[in-house]
Order: sequence, then structure tokens, then C-alpha cells
Amino acid sequence: MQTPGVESMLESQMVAQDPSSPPSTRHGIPGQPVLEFRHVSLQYPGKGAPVTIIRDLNFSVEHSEFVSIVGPSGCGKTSLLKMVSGLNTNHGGTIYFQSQPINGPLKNVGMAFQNPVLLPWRNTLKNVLLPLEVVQPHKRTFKQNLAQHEKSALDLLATVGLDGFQNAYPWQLSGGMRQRASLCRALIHQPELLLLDEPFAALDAFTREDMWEMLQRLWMHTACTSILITHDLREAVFLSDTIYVMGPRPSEIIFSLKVDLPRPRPLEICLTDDFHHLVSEVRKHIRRSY
Ligand SMILES: Nc1ncnc2c1ncn2[C@@H]1O[C@H](COP(=O)(O)OP(=O)(O)OP(=O)(O)O)[C@@H](O)[C@H]1O
Repeated sequence: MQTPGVESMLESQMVAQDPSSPPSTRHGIPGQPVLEFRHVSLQYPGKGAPVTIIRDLNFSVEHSEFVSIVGPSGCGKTSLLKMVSGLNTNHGGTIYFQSQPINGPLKNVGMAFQNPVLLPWRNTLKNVLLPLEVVQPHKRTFKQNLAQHEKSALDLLATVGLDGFQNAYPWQLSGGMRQRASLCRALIHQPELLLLDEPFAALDAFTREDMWEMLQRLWMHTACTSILITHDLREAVFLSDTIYVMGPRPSEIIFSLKVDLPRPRPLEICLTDDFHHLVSEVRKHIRRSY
């Protein structure tokens, strides 16, 4: 489900940390839970009575972990991301972020959606720099730190294979390139959490696979705790440390899987028996949901 309103709200809430601290120590202790769901439930107003979308979610995400959430359409995956971001606090149970209950919009989140929204009048570099330019505390020092920020942005652009395209405008980029740029923008302020809602769903199969490699590179580069919503089970296995399967509405986690394939994972890993086995394991549990 696309949520353009959420995009602009979240992108306007980005607040950064000290960019000089190394990624592995910025956000917490590896192996420790950074996000915890305890008996989380969600209802939306229905025609007569409220409709229960999520019944009872209980799981946690560790510092620097890459987690994918999969499940049937309408089971509440996008709703879950809205709860994590703090845009929807009207739910049962508690979601803890860094041991604190989430009671409102989280300050330091990066988000990317199916349709990357880049400002057409800004070139790629300036689109990536946007969060630093408009949001405190960076806004205050943006001009004096511009050279350092540009270096960080160019570094990110190189990581996603967009070196040389910093001066190109969005209309000069392909859909895949725009999505790469939007991921750089989501990460430029070094967020503590990266939330991805079907970011590659609109891309063709080959471009999508390139994006998996690119996202893996970015994630290894930044060590940012990440949650990906996807319908693509191969994508989930390729990228994740852990996959959670949500059941049909009213949903809960019906299965979880640790993906212990070594990293960095080359695309050829998708051809191995181990990979196929993991994909069919997840598929088996999703099938139960339909
Ligand atoms: N603000 C809202 N008010 C009422 N109902 C809503 C609201 N947002 C979502 N829903 C409903 O809640 C259910 C779950 O929606 P959600 O978008 O979270 O599911 P999803 O798992 O992300 O679906 P998909 O995989 O199709 O994108 C859907 O039936 C949707 O219509």
C-alpha cells in the first residue's frame, strides 16, 4: 500500500546524530534488541464495529539487524510500519524503541517507499542532501558543513552505483536510479532505523535484483537497523537476517526464520539449494495464510 502522506511527514522529521561516530557504535550494542513489540494489536473503525487488523504481535529487532516482514495482502504490514514510525500510536500493547515506548513520531528514521519522490527541480546530489538542509540540527550548520555533507552524499551515491550522476535531475534517471537516490536520501542523516515499504515492487525483475545487491551494500556500509516490507520471498531471503511471516487478519506472527547465509551475498546465491530451501520454507507458511 502506498502512503505518500507518510513519506512527506517522515522525511520532514529527520534529525541526525553525530556523523563522526562509527556506524557500528552509533545506535546501540550489536545483538541487543533495539525494537520490541509486546502484545501489539490494532483496530481500525469498521462499518459497525471496529475491525481488528492485528491481534497480537510479539517480536523484537536487534541492533543492526535486517528484518523482513511478509504476509498476505491486507494483513497489516504497512500499518505495522506506521506504528513503528510513531505515526499511529492508537494501538494496543507497547512498541519499545531503545527501551522507550513509542508515543509519537520517531525523530531519527529513514523511509523509502514504492514510488521514490524526488524533487524535480533539484539535481541528485541536492535531493540527497535535502534532509540535512531542512531539518534541525543540521539545518543550523548546513552551510558551514556543506563540504563534509557533499562528501558523505557522494560516498553514498558511489555505494549505490550512482557516481557521476550527482548533477543529473530526476527526469534524467531511470526508475531504479531514482530509487537508489531516494535510499541515499533516506540514509544521509544516519538514521537509527530504516523502514522500507515495498521499495522495489515497481521495478522489473533484473533491476530489482540489482537493487538487492545495492541495498545489501548500503546496509553493510551503514549498519542501520532495517525493516523491509515485501511480497517477494526471494528478496526477503536475499536481504534478511530474520524473516517474520504475518498470518491472515486478524494477524499475528505465524512463523519466523533466521537466514544464516554468509554475507556479502552474491546474486548467484539465489541459485543454490540452500537459498531455494529457505524460500520454500517461507512460502509454505504464507500459503497457509490464503
Ligand atoms: N487508516 C485506515 N483506516 C481504516 N482502515 C485502514 C487504514 N489503513 C489501512 N486500513 C485497512 O487495514 C488493512 C491492512 O492494511 P495495510 O495497508 O496495513 O495492509 P498490508 O499488509 O500492507 O497490505 P498490502 O500487502 O496489500 O500492501 C487493510 O484492510 C486496509 O484497508
